[in-house]
Amino acid sequence: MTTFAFLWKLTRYRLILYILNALAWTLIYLAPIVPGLLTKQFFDLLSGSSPYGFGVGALIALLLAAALARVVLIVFGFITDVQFRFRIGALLRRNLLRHVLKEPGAKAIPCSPGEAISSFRDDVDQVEETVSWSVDAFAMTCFAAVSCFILIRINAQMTMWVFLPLVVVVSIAQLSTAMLQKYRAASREATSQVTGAISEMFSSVQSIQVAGAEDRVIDRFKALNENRREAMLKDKLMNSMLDSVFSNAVNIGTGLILLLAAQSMRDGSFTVGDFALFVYYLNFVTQFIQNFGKFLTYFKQCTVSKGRLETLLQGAEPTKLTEYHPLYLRGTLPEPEAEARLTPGQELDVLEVRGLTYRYPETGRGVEGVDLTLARGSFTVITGRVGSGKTTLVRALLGLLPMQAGDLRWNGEPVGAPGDFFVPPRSAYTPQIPRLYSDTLANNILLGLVPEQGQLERAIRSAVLEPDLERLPLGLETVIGPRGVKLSGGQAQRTAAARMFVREAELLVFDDLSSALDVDTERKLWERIETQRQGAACLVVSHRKAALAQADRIIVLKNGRVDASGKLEELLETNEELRSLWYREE
Ligand SMILES: Nc1ncnc2c1ncn2[C@@H]1O[C@H](COP(=O)(O)OP(=O)(O)OP(=O)(O)O)[C@@H](O)[C@H]1O
Repeated sequence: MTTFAFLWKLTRYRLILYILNALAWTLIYLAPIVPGLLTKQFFDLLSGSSPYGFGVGALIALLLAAALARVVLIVFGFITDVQFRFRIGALLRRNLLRHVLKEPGAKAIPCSPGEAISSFRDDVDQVEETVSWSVDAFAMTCFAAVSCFILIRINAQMTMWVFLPLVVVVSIAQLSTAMLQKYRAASREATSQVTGAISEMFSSVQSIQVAGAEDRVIDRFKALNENRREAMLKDKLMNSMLDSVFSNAVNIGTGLILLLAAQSMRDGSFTVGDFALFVYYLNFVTQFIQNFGKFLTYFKQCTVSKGRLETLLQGAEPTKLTEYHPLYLRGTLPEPEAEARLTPGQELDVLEVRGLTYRYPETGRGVEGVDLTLARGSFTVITGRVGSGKTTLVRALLGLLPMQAGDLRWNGEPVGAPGDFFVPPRSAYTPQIPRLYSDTLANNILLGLVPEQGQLERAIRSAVLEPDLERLPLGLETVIGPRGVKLSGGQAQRTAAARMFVREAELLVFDDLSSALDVDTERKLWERIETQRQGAACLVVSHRKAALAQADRIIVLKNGRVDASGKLEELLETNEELRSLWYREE
């Protein structure tokens, strides 16, 4: 999709608002024509060469009325502009966010969260700005055409002499804004390196002291600052030069008119009013060239921003960005979909996985051709050495990574989109590194779920979290996470487990849940899960004895493939990989 097609599709989302906006701004830009003509009359009247019968008072009143009308138009123009911009920006952000949320969870964005946030903010702003400036570019062209027509009719030669050189000078200055942008980008980069270095220094004070690296760190900081000083100086110098060209262009033009008009004014063919009109329009024509150049620059920047937004789509159709959807800006919001209850027959009977394959494009590692069967009430442990593919297997199964090959069947029925299917109440998952939010413990567990009587308490007990609750200052209402009480690794894991249990799902998937637990707590946890899971199937990634001992079936992974599967006793006899894991722990 070309940038033009992209902008046009966005514009059509709210075409009427865009047309109103374009109308308002065309009138705003055309409005100075009137005071220009009135000023001409005013001076012609004073010098006695006006063919019209207006008095001075009437002209002043008309000038005031024209100014007032322009003010009203500007207010209207800003309202339409803000309303229009906000809607297309909101549509872009909505479409992008929806796409990110639909992508497999572990690969939702192809860059760091900071970069993605900057795209959501700055790239969308850039697109808004470009569409909004297209209105100005059109309106300013209308103004330039009308004013040139009037001036040429007064004195064609003078118009050419004054405006042509001016257009050339200002256009050249405008073109050099490309250079300004280069300097601007360099100065921003240098500034971000300095701030980055400050943040690194603050976060690693201890390492710097331990390594005795104070002097070297300060030297590096000085070098970065020097770099920034140079970049900023170039940026400021270029900026000031351009400013001075633009602000002096009008003065130089006025001087040119004075020089050229002297003779014609003496013989009366060029009136004082004509002079006033030329000077008046000069200002606006200079602004027109400046702003038109700005629009062209924005258009170029918009192409870059569009490219960055498309990168976030990770290969999906670029038209996804501009699809039309309601924004719900007024009135009541639609209710979010409630977590559906499973109807009889949808409950897990058996989940069959055949030939599951996912290899990371970056390393070519992952899992290949994995088969497994999870029956109702079963307890399956996936084990293997570090890097054997255990996490990749559960993530690909749950649709958090895009499966490259394989067949999943829930009670014999093929599973279409695993990412949408393996969610509560069908399935719940505790990742290896749980993510907690700065909120109360209760909200961290519930994540918006409205629990039935006793549901939260049951989940807390299953997760063996109740002894910790007693020690937290406000119990379930204690704020935890980055801005609250910091939980230990084991407490965080059990909070995440409670979050999973409270959803009372049919399939419970644990990725190394017990890795931060002491032996006693871990034993208690498996015991409670066993008594309280009410027929749910468990799929557990672990290499710990307590989990292996509980398993009905163990799947041993080696280099991304199933090395063996079976019961603990038989595997301890037949499988070398499991034996080494089991006895190593001992
Ligand atoms: N994001 C990634 N990009 C590229 N390669 C990856 C990525 N994540 C994991 N891998 C590679 O895929 C292989 C399997 O990794 P995985 O995390 O599934 O192993 P694991 O058995 O769960 O290990 P652990 O016991 O440490 O959790 C490893 O060789 C790893 O280096």
